[in-house]
Amino acid sequence: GEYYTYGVKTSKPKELDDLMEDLDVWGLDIFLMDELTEHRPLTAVAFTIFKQRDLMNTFSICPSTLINYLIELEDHYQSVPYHCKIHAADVTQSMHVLLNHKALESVFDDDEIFAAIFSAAIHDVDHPGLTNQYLISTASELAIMYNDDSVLENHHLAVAFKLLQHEKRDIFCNIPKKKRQLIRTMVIDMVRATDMSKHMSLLAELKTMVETKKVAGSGIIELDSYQDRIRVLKNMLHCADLSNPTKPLDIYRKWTDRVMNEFFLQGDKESSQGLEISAMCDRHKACIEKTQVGFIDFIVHPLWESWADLVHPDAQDILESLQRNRDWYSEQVENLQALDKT
Ligand SMILES: O[C@@H](CN1CCOCC1)Cn1nccc1-c1ccc(OC(F)F)c(OC2CCCC2)c1
Repeated sequence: GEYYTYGVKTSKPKELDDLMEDLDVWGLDIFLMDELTEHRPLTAVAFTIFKQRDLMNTFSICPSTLINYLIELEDHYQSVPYHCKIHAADVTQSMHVLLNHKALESVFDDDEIFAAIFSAAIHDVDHPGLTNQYLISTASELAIMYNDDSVLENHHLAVAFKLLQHEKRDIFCNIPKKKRQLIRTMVIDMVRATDMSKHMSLLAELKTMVETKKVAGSGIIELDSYQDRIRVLKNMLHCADLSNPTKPLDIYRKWTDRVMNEFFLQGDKESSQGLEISAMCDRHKACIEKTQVGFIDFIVHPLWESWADLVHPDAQDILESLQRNRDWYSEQVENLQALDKT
C-alpha cells in the first residue's frame, strides 16, 4: 500500500506529524505512536530516526530495503504484554534522545550511532514474555541452544541478524565487509549487555568511568579506547531499557501494568506446571507499588544517578522525573498501608 513520510501508512497524517515533532523529546507518547501508525511504532520511529540522522545516505541503504527489514523485524516481536514492538520503539526513541546529550556531542561516529540505534530496535525481538531463569529451569529449547548463557539476549541477536539474510532486507549490503564486522561486534556487545544479570558489573564499570572521566574544556567527554566507547554505549542502551520509571507518570504506569501482566502470566504458567512461582510473578501476592519503589531504589536510580554524573548536567530533568515518580509510588504504598489499618 501507499507509504507516507515516516515509512508507514497513517489515517491521521496531521496528528502523526505533530507527534513526530517530539521524536527527540524524553517522554514522547509511544502508545499514541502505536495508534497513529496503525501498530507500526517501531518501523515509524526507527525509519524516521535513520532519516533524521541521514544514516541511509551514510551507509547507502535503499529506503525500501530499510522499510522491508523494519517491518519484518517488527513482525517478529511477539504480542506479549511488555516485551512487544512498542517496547522496542520506546527504547529506540529513548536511545535517540540519549545520543543527543550535549556531553556526548560528536563523541560517537556514524558506525557507532548506526550500531546504537540498530541495537535498540532489535534488542528484544521474538521475546517470549518469559525470563531467562524460567527458560533455564524448564530446560527450554532456547536454554539448550545457548547453554543457559544470556539465553534471551543471544536469541534476539540471532533472530535479528537472520532477518538480514534476504537481499530485499539486507540493510548492511552496501557496507564494506570490515566495517560491517565492526558494527556487528558492537551490536552483539550492546544487546548482550541488556541481560539483567550483567547489571551490577555494568554499573560498576560506569562508576569507574565517572570517577576517571576525562573531560574537554567544553564539558564533552573524551573516550579514547574501544573498550571505553562500547562501555558508554552498553550503559546507554541499558539506561534506555530501564527508562520506564523516568518517563511521565501516565506512561510509566502503563509500562508497570504491562510488565506485571507479563510476569503474572509467567507465574500462571509456573503454577499450572507445578513449579515454584518466581519472585513478583504471583498475581495473588504481588504488591505492585512496593516492588516499583524497590526497583527504583535498588536498580533504576543507582544506574541513572551514575549516568547523570557521566553526562552532567544533561540528564538532570530525567533524574528529577524519576524522583517525582518514586515519591508518587511511595505515597501509594503509604495510602495502601493506611487502608489496611481501617
Ligand atoms: O525485572 C527487572 C529486573 N529484575 C531483576 C531481579 O530483581 C528485580 C528486578 C528489569 N526488567 N527486566 C525485564 C523487564 C524488566 C522490568 C521493566 C520495567 C519494570 O517496571 C516498570 F518500570 F515498568 C519492571 O518492574 C519489575 C516489577 C517490580 C520490580 C521489577 C521490570
